[in-house]
Amino acid sequence: MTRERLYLFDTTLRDGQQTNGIDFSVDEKIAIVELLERLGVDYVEGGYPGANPTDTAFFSEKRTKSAVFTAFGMTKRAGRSVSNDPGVQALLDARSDAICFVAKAWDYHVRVALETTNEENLVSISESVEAATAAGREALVDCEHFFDGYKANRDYALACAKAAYDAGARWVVLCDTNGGTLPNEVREIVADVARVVPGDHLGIHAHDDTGQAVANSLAAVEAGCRHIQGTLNGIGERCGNANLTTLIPTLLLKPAYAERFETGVGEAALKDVTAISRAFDEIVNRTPDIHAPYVGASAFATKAGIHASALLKDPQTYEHVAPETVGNRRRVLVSDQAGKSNLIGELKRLGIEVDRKDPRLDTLLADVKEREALGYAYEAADASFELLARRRLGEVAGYFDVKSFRVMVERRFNAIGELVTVSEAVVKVDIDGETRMSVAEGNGPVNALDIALRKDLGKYQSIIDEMELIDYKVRILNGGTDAVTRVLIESQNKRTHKRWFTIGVSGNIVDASFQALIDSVTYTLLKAGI
Ligand SMILES: CC(=O)SCCNC(=O)CCNC(=O)[C@H](O)C(C)(C)COP(=O)(O)OP(=O)(O)OC[C@H]1O[C@@H](n2cnc3c(N)ncnc32)[C@H](O)[C@@H]1OP(=O)(O)O
Ligand SMILES: CC(=O)C(=O)O
Repeated sequence: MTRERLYLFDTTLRDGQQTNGIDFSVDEKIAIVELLERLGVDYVEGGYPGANPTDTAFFSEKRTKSAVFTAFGMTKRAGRSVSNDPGVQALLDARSDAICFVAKAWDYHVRVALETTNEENLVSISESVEAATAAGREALVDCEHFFDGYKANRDYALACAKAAYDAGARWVVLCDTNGGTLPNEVREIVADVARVVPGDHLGIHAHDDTGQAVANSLAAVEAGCRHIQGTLNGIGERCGNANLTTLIPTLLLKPAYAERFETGVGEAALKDVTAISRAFDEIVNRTPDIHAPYVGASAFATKAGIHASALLKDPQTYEHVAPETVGNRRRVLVSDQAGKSNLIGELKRLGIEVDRKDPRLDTLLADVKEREALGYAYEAADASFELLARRRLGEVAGYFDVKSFRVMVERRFNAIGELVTVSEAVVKVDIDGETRMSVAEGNGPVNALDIALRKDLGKYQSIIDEMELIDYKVRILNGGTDAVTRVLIESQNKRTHKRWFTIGVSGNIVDASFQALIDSVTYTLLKAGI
């Protein structure tokens, strides 16, 4: 059976740029275009030339190799000709393959926002599209507020869509601009529009204000749309747009879509989707959403013992698709919800084979549960878990022994009379029977301790110098005077960039931090193969 082609239109660089807190530079846009082309989207909407210097500069040259490079902007203003409209002229000057016009499709907006007549708005749509096609560009029209407009005045919304199509628009895109439409409404309305504009010219642009942007996009496809707009990781105005890193795997892996449709994204690119999603987060300096469908670090993480037990027998028991198909990986977490199967799964990943009947497994499981009851959270601290497990299996050497530490925090006037708070730490460590004492000052007590501990570790010093702390998180587990503090430290190897997490729990925040710190140093030595 031949499959119908679905066209993917990425608006990360345009609608995504309307996300609170996101502001791309030209270089960032260039890097993101590379990611999008790796993925294989059909269209890249690069921004709004004429709206700001960055976007104008970005459109000074064509930026895509294979995707249709698209410029976005308004239809001409009422009462002006196209040649007299600076906005439309900026679009025509842009080095793009296509122009996507945003056009009002709700009579209420025409009256209130544009302050013009319904007829004038139709003229703006037609003449803008005609100007783009006359200039040799592919024209698209984003019918803004289409669904709300349809509900208010069906005939006028349809007239806007038809005006765009009749003027030569390749795609007439139905936008759920305020994001309040539900999938059943999308299905009904798209089916009705498809009587006026053929489905292979219809697109969907869904916002996520009810958490339905992906569902609405799929509903639109079912009802006839063959063009879908979305963004990487679902960024976009307010709650975001349809998330392409969710939509693409769904379209390629779920039989209801995969058997009927094909896209420009191949199997190899699908395997790259997790890496692309995370690389994008790096560019925009966001922490990846670990719970994101398909691409999140927890998308294939199993915590419950009953699940882990079945998963180890056959992964399909608790996975809707295989993690490798989207370049993600299976994780079996170790926590107080775990059974022996979780331990075996995680140990296997660490390269440790232990027989299910090995009594050390029971000891380790009891240890984990006891320590979790005290406040440890091993699912978040992979390195501390590995150390605990290897210690129970007798695989961790006694590299060094901390005999004592002392931290002092003093508020005093410095030499030039300023009031300063100074932290000083002293750490005594035994290595091969020899005691070393280091003293250090730091920004705070934990920083001072870290510097003092790692100042002189004798024969291990060169290895320890490769390690650095990159994040430090504190959580108070219960309030009041008997509060317990949990500290999570993220560290990395400066040379290999490999990262790991360690944990410490104590009634004393400095003590909890020191435990996590010692685990991190010990883990560094373990991984160095010493
Ligand atoms: C639903 C969407 O996401 S649409 C995309 C929205 N994105 C953006 O707005 C980001 C970039 N925008 C901008 O930098 C600026 O708004 C600009 C450069 C486009 C325009 O700036 P200004 O000329 O100062 O206008 P301003 O932003 O205040 O108002 C928008 C104007 O466009 C008009 N307009 C809005 N939509 C359309 C349309 N589809 N067709 C024609 N005119 C339109 C409005 O009526 C308003 O006109 P007015 O100035 O006569 O009142
Ligand atoms: C065009 C657009 O971004 C919208 O209508 O939501």
